[in-house]
Amino acid sequence: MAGLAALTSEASFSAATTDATDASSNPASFSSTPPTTVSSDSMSLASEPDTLKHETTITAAPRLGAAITMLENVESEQQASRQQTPVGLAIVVAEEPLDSAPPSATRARRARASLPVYNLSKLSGTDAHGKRRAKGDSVGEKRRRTISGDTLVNDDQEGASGSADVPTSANRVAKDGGSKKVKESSAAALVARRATRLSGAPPETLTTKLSALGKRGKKTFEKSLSRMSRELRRLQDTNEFAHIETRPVRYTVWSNGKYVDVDPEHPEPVASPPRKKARFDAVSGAQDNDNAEKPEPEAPSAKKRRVKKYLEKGLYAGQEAPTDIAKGMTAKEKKKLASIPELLTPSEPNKTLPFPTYNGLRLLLNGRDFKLPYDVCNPLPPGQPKPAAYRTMTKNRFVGDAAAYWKKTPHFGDSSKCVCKPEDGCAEDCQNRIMLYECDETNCNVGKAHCQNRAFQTLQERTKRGGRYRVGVEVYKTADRGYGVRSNRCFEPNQIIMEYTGEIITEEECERRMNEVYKDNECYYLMSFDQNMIIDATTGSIARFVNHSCSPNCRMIKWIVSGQPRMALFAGDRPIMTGDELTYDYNFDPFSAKNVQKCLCGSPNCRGVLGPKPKEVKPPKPSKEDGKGKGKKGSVKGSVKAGKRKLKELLGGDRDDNEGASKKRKIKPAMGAVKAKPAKAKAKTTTTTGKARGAALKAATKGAAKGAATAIKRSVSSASVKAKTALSKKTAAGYVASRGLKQTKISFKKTGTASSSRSSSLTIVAASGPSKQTAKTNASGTPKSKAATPASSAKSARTRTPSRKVLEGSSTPKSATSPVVTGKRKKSPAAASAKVKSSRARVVQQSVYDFPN
Ligand SMILES: C[S@@+](CC[C@H](N)C(=O)[O-])C[C@H]1O[C@@H](n2cnc3c(N)ncnc32)[C@H](O)[C@@H]1O
Repeated sequence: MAGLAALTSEASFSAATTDATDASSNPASFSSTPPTTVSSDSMSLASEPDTLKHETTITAAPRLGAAITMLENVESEQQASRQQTPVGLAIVVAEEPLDSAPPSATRARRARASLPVYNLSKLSGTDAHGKRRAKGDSVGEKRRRTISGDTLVNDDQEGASGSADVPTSANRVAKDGGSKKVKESSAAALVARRATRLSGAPPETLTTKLSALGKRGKKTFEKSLSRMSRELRRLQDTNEFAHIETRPVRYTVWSNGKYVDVDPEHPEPVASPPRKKARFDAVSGAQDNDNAEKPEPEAPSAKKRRVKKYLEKGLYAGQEAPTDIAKGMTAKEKKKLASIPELLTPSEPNKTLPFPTYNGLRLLLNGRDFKLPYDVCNPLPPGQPKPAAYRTMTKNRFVGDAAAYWKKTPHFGDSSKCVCKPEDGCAEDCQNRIMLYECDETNCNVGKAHCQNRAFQTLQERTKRGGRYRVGVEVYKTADRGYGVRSNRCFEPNQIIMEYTGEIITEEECERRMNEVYKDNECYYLMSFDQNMIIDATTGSIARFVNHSCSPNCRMIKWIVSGQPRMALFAGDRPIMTGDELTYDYNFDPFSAKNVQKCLCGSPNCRGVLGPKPKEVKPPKPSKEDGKGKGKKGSVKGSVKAGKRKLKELLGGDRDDNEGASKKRKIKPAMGAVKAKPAKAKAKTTTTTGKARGAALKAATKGAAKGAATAIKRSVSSASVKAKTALSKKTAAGYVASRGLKQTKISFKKTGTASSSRSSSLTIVAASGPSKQTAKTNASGTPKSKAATPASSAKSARTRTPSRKVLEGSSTPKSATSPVVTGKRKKSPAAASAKVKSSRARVVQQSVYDFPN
């Protein structure tokens, strides 16, 4: 604008002076530097005769508006000849209706302000450097054009009409003499030429956008243009810059199972390029049949729909039915097959889905219920109510004298090796397993890779990383028994589930805690453990929440792991499915009917109370008259005698078993008289029969005598201790029932992983109170001693303090409850059973009386 003002004043000045042609008369020309101002530029332009003429005309023009028009025409012509022209200028010139433009000074100044100063590239000679290309767009061609409606049309179309012939906007302005016409023609050109989108709506061009702008908007636009980088300015008249799509639009449609390009102008799908092979065939064919007669091109036949193929027969289709279907069967199977004629003579062999190698027949004969595999994982929904926070402990911790106490026990540090072979894999015959010793590096003969007797290690590995499935159990709220534990996964029979951990304390400490610390507690989590010690799981693992059931699915068993006693919950003989509540038999033995708790396990054979199992009735012993028919038993008896002799030798002569054992153990003497039970202890010792003893003796002969001897010694000592403890109960005035090794027994029976039972001795004590049920449980793995029978318990309880209740029970593995023939048991089974029944009945009767509603 200032330039325009300068120009007009300059023109006036030129007009005023008569020597207007004299360049030297221009004050700006005094400077030796090239002129850079508009005025100087105007002066330089004025050096050309035509321009001068124009300027003279301008000067003479009566109206300023007319003068501006003229100037703009000149500018337009100059722009057409320049390579780099500020775009805004041309737009302003083209769009501004000159007729209607008021001849205001502002308007004129603005027009002048956008005047170019110099065409630097021309002056510097770089304009001849050739065309630039940007993304295939010929920039050079268009660089001369200004942005107007014309420049924003399709290149191709423009090219077709001849770019040279296309008039620039400036020219048109000059020719038409008015922007109105230019606008019209631009609009017409837009409608006529632009067909970029199928929508038909002409894209909004820069020109139309700008024309819609007000004064201020245009100013802003011009400003932003001036700020634009030079590179961008060079590209600004390209289609790409204006976002104009010049390539034809193609649509892709899903047709006949694949995407096909569709040309909007030719709606038929564009034929995809022929496949490589087809092309190759076509080429080779063409070469071969070069001279041959060209066949008529076949009309493209409609594509055939592929027909899906289905298997008509099973995986084992084609197998011939065996001529003799009973071939390979055992005699028993054959017999059974004979009894099912429909299986024997199948009417027609099933050829559609025959059983794999006809094994189905066997399945049919033997029969098997459908079972899901154990590893089917179906985690339970989260958000189970959890018990109030309590301190957990994943490892046992000896407290006080307990550690020293344990170290005194004979099995501490016992590291005799098993005699298994790798192919045996420490299975059920493994000495360690039989004695409930876990194998480790020190006592295993086969090594970790083959050993199967490492339950606690497996458990540790499984639960190390955490996670619901790996841990496999969760505490949940039962409907009527407080909290309980249920499985979060499936467990195989006899698989280890979780460890019962807590603080291992002595009896004295237990008593102190009950009197001082837990006296107001509703539930105590105390389990009789080993060597008169107790696991207090008040701080411990969640195994403490496992409830009692008269038909339990688990067992609580104590093992010696790396020389330490550890208690764990194992699955029973049946698999455990996800969501099953885990239970074991507390086997409470109530010392007082008042203390009996009602059992809510809900099993069909529920005993009604958290009381002890009824004593199992042993099968009658074969009488001596039946001696002829002794068979195996006779030989077993003989071997027992031989074993006993051997044992005595190993133990060191003719010394009394119990005496020797008790001396060796050096355990804390149980309270009360111990004398009365040697007979029973001996009887227990005689249970070390059959296979295990054989194994022990075998081991002895093989050089592993130490381990076997230890095992047998332990059984003897435990039996003696049991006797002692049983007796001690009678005299114990307190509430702690018999504990410790009372329940420890070794039953050398081949019954799988839990064949032997160093079963737990459980003591769960509930504080007594006016309204609270309290209970103390002692679970043991062996048949009760006389003192532990319900009847005797009830009897003895009468002498006890009424404020405490003591229950004794056992979580004995099934095998552990196998009959132990004692010298005392001479009653007939019926009589024995009657006695058990009557004693139970008494307990139940009394306890019903005591149950709160
Ligand atoms: C070691 S706790 C078991 C966890 C307990 N349910 C809890 O919420 O903390 C033993 C106590 O649970 C209850 N209990 C366990 N099994 C039971 C059963 N079958 N019937 C009734 N009560 C049972 C008894 O109150 C028992 O004294």
